[in-house]
Amino acid sequence: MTETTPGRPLVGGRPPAPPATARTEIGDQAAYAAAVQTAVAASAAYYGEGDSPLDDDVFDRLVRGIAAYEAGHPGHVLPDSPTGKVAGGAGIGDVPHTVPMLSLDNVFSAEGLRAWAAGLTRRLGREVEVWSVEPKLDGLAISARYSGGRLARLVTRGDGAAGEDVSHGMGMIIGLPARLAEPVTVELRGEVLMTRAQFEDANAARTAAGGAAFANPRSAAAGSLRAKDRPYQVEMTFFAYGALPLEGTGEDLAARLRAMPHSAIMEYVAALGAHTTAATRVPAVTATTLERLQERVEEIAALRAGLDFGIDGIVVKADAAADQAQAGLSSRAPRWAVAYKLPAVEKITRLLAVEWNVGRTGIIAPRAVLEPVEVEGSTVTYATLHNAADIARRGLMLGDHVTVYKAGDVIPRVQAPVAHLRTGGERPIEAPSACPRCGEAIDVSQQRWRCVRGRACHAVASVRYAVGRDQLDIEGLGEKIIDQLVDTGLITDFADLFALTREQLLGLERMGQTSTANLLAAIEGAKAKPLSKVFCALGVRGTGRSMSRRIARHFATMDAVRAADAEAFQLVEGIGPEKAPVLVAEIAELGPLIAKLAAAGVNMTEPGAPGPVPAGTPAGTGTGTTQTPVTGPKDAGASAPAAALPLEGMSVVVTGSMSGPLENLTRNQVNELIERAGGRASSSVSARTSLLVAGDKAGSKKAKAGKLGVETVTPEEFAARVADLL
Ligand SMILES: NC(=O)c1ccc[n+]([C@@H]2O[C@H](COP(=O)([O-])OP(=O)(O)OC[C@H]3O[C@@H](n4cnc5c(N)ncnc54)[C@H](O)[C@@H]3O)[C@@H](O)[C@H]2O)c1
Ligand SMILES: [Zn+2]
Repeated sequence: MTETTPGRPLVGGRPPAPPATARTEIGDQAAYAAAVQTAVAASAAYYGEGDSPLDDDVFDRLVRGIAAYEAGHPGHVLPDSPTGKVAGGAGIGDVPHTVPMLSLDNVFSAEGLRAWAAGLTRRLGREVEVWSVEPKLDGLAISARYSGGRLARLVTRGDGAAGEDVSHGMGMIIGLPARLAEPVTVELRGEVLMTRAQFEDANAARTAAGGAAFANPRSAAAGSLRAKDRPYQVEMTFFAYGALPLEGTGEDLAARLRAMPHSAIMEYVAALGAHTTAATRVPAVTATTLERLQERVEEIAALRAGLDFGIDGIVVKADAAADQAQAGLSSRAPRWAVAYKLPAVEKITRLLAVEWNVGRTGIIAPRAVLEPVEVEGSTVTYATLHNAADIARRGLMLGDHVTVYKAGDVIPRVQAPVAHLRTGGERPIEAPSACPRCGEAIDVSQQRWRCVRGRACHAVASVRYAVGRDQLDIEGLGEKIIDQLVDTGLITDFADLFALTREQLLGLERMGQTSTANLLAAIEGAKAKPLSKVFCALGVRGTGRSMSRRIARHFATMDAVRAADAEAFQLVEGIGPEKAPVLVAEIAELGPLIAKLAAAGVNMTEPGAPGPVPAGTPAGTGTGTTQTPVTGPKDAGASAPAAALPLEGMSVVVTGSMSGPLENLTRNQVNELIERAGGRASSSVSARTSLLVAGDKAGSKKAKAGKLGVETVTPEEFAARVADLL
């Protein structure tokens, strides 16, 4: 079978991955019959135990292929074809629904959405005045029947006409209260899903009990809800997306539910005490124009990667009850709603090997080597596996089929094995018994394993990092030279660089008089770097460029940094109770290196920083700190001069090319400038952004800032505001 891929662009600025219109090419009746059989079996597994062998992308391509073949051969459509049926005809159950529980038709682009809306307008003979736009939650549909305000019965969607009774699931589902706020008889409809944390917990409990892990949160929710007896507890989450009258519902309420717009029903449901998307980062909103509708679709798509639950699209509904009633239902889906599908973010591929790499701090981290697979437009070959315990918890084996997704849109992660695809040929993943780099012992006392030699194990990596552009920025100190310096024992850490002599450098390969002189000058120059850079060069785990700047600005001197305890660190923006003690321990461990740097004459202060608060001055420390929001700018109250800074407390985003006084600054330098001016540099525009600096060729960020009403200035205007700090 081959793939056809019509060149149809997807909106939202993402590369189509693959295009939602790609389909499996079916050549003849035999291939068609086989495809139908495969799709029906996959659907049965998907809606049953939640263990389909196909990922959604492959399944959807297959069904599109089946539909295309049927369109060309209308006389040969098989009765069990999945097309045109709820759950592909695979749903089961014997509890009849009050009103059918249907699928949703799909669109894949702005154009498709417009065409669908135009079709609905034609059918109604009038424009839809209000649309409701909400996330399409990726779990399974449930009907929750309440009698006199008490949860009485849970029923799955099944084949749309009747579903399975899963009332045994009551009590495991957050957001579906046992009692509503009013003693009403009503049916709530919504999605049961697992948040990422619930999924991790469920899989950990399952593998600990000797079971095989679930492949993804959706199948975990489906499988867990249907399982009647289980030796462990799992937790799921409910989000309502509808309410309707039941037999026994009071006349009054029934009439109201039939007359209220969808958005008002959702408010009522939330008031009754059930979860709705209103409490999430992607709440349902109403829109009165197609432009706003499309814009909201894109907003939700952009927030998707940061959500702690899965969504696979956006649902658009005509809001008014009259519109819904008049549009009616087809046998498979309502005509007044549509799903704007987003590209699949999860793929199935194979785990070929696990590599154990030593990082610059001596951490030994496993990395999955995968059979290359396309995820959201890029090919993924490696994925993060946090640590050995993580591998065990997920129950992964070499050769496993695994589900892979991108976290936060960038780092690919291995989620879970697809246990039912095991052939018996899978092998356990062996953890190393000695450091794979130096052969020394491994400290396994923490979750993240570490070579007992710590940073010294991979000195080359830590020195390379320390001399990088955003740290000490020592030009002329390339990888080959660092390798030689470490190999010959001339340096064991980057502080040793400052003790290097002319003769030592001349003795290295490819080092002449000039390059040696230049390198020595660069090393000398690095001594004057501000504390923020020197601190960053230490490579303290969890502190990159901007965190190092914040720490340097807050404490002003290395002595103050070294004297700080966990509580003191929490006064720095972005450092919470978990990170603070780790920093304290790391900095203590780095004590000898810091002392060596200081002895070499390296600068240990941050120019222009307000300076540490003198001992004995309360200045927001002590019990009062709990009132400071974790994300708020904490330096604000620490000292008087800080309050006078031009960007104090502001979140600033920079986009486009810089001009005027900022022309020659790198983006990192502009960000430093923002932070020196008391602001916080951020890379994306949101409602919390205070200022956008938009240069030439500014694109989507400027448009977004315009929509959100964020103040926007040119680089020149910005330079004028921070002129004193330039
Ligand atoms: N991998 C496989 O083998 C396999 C098999 C069958 C189906 N599938 C996947 O399932 C999808 C089709 O399944 P479907 O028919 O269950 O769902 P659908 O895509 O047709 O959408 C309908 C469902 O969306 C859900 N939903 C989520 N948020 C909603 C909201 N805000 N308002 C209303 N409904 C909301 C409801 O549960 C509803 O039943 C396809 O994308 C397909 O890839 C995969
Ligand atoms: Zn080692």
